[in-house]
Amino acid sequence: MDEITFAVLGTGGIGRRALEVSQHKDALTPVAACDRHGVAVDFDGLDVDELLAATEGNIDNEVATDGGTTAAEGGIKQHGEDRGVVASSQARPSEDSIQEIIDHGDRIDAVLLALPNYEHDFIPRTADRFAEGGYAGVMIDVLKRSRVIDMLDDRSDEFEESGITFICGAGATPGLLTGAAALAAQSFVEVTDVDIHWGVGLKSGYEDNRGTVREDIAHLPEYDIETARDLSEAEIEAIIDDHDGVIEFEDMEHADDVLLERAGVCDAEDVTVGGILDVRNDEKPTTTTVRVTGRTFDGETATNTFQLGDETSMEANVNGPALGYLKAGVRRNRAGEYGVFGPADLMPGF
Ligand SMILES: NC(=O)c1ccc[n+]([C@@H]2O[C@H](COP(=O)([O-])OP(=O)(O)OC[C@H]3O[C@@H](n4cnc5c(N)ncnc54)[C@H](O)[C@@H]3O)[C@@H](O)[C@H]2O)c1
Repeated sequence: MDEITFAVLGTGGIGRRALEVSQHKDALTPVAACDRHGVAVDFDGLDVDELLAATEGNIDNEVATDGGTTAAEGGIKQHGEDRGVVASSQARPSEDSIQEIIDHGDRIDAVLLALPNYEHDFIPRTADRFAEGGYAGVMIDVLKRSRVIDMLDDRSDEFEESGITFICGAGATPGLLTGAAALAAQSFVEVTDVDIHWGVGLKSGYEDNRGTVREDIAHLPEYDIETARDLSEAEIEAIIDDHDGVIEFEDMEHADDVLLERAGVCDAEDVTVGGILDVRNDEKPTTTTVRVTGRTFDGETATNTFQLGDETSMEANVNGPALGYLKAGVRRNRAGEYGVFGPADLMPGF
């Protein structure tokens, strides 16, 4: 495959690791990366080691999107004077780092959106900005919420006209596990039930992934993204203490459901997603498992099961698939296929 230039929007817990994992994939050259306060652009390829070293313990994950900062404090693990990507010698401060990347869009094959989801329409609005800015390439996100998929689908015509191939929900869940479910479903002529149950142990990764933990708390019945966004760090610590560091989630609004439905695998209501997050141990509290139950053409009922190795980290399971799907998206884009695709659309179909 020809070389692919790509940008990462959001160098928080996920985006930093995406840059690192890209070093292990063929033909990927990171040329731009930004967070809320800075941007680095180099078409010879970013020096990922320098950027990671400069942002180690220095992530800019202020609780904000483009709608301003919330009541909660942020800037976790700040060591130096410069917070986030501006601490890198390759970066400079920016009032609107996303616009700077849009302005270089003609030289960028793919854009990975590792942005927060504190406002449901933040990622769709960011996509609008790329389309309006004349971008024609791949955009890929790792968002979790089902309702955002519809917002992206509503933009399908706009993306097709612009020459954008948008891959949505392409992290771990949704993403890797959605694709696995679509593959496991191929044994069946009718899929009756998809059950996704994940386990994440986040002790050493906790500081870097506070953004994800906050968004996960929004999935607890007593919270939503607005209330979770406004929690102070102390309130989050108190919630974690109340759960003795182990938080269980049931019936999560994860987009695996709509992504499997739009790929014709099963009805969204037949998909359930739950999981266990342990922020005090690195060992997974449970093995991440996808169970797909269905009926075969010759009348048998069975469950196909897919499991992740317990040693694989959340960062590995989000970023490996995200970059793999990014490359699949570039193949589609170069073949002239535009619009909105989910991870299950890029697997064998029905
Ligand atoms: N699908 C999955 O399996 C999966 C797993 C984990 C995380 N996620 C998702 O990944 C996303 C990122 O998570 P994270 O832990 O890296 O969050 P984070 O808070 O650590 O990082 C977000 C980054 O976005 C940047 N940002 C925010 N607003 C911006 C703006 N207007 N312009 C430029 N940059 C901006 C921040 O500065 C920060 O660098 C979240 O939405 C999370 O839900 C998905």
